Amino acid sequence: MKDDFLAYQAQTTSHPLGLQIAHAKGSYIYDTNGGAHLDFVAGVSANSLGHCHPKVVQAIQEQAETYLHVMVYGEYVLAPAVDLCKALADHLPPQLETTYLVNSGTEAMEGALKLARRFTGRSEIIAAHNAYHGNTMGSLSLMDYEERKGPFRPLIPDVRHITFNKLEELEKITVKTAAVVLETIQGGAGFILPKGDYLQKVRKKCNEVGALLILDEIQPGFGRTGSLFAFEQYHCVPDILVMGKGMASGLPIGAFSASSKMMSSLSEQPKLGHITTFGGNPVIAAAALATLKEITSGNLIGATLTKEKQFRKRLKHPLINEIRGKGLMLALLFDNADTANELVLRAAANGLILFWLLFEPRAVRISPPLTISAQEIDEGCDIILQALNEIADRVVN
Ligand SMILES: Cc1ncc(COP(=O)(O)O)c(C=O)c1O
Repeated sequence: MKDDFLAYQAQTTSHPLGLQIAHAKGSYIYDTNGGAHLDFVAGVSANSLGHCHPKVVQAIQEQAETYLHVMVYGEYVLAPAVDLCKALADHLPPQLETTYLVNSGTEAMEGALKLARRFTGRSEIIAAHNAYHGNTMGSLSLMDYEERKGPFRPLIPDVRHITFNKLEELEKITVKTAAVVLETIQGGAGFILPKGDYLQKVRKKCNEVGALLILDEIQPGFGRTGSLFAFEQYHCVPDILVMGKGMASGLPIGAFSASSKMMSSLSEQPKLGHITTFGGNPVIAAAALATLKEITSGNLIGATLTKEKQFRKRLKHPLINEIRGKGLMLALLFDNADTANELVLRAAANGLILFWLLFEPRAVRISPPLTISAQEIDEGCDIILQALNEIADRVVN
């Protein structure tokens, strides 16, 4: 039975790294053989405060001893969820004052899509080529990779695509458009930043035609790129903000925020326009609140830019063509996928966890916990440079 299960797990990823995890703390994951692995991936940006951050663990423990789950369709006031939503509102612009808590990023995107349709009465959604918004039917419909979508058709209709950063294509946004959905910084596509005032131009076009702008900050959100949310740096406030991943430092959560006027359209007749049993779960909300307080109280957010500089300074190697991204959402770009693959595997063998990007096979992701130290960055960079030297030697010989 155990072996069958392991075989099944391995089948679900094309690159099983084969680690059996014993425990994890801070920036390290420990295997069952006692090996320590420096984590430059942070559960694909989910462990924002590293593994088992004491404040997060304490919040979970305290809430777990108080109550776990009661009723959640608005019957009772659940303080952890209310406190979390209030704290988020304190950090968000007034247009995003109301937050709906769900269980994952893709579920938050589903809620955002439903909200956009309900509020505008329109059905067309415009998404970007190479975008990733999750794997449930609505989120999958936004993707433009036929090989990934085809087997699951029919998906939701009226989805059209634009190329991220191409101003000419904004004319596809019309009075038929319910919403434009973009990642503020494209993740799976290779950590592509918005150019110049691109997002502001999208915002303007949406305003002109009455379409909503949904920004997916599931990856860059919660302090990873030098501000609590990346949209702040691009001076473009969305109508609906979609969050997840790093929000609860490693526990399953998602959320979408909008104005209370817009959000209330979800509870117009017929009522219960969007419901979830576990969304707003007290234990997870307590972990998210502890995470938000920790991220926003010290200098963790500002430090991401100092840490980015350290990575850029250290990671100079002839095989690295480019370092893309911002803060602690960085991607190393190589000439080919073989180099990227080999780097991930060689680094893993030497105690450093790196990972691939979904739609850019030539890239390797670096998205460590925000709490990573300068010494840990140096340690990981040494392993990367050593692995790249070995790869370069092998190629030459
Ligand atoms: C930008 C973006 N949107 C949505 C998702 C989906 O989130 P989840 O896996 O929590 O459903 C992800 C996950 O990788 C993501 O990176």
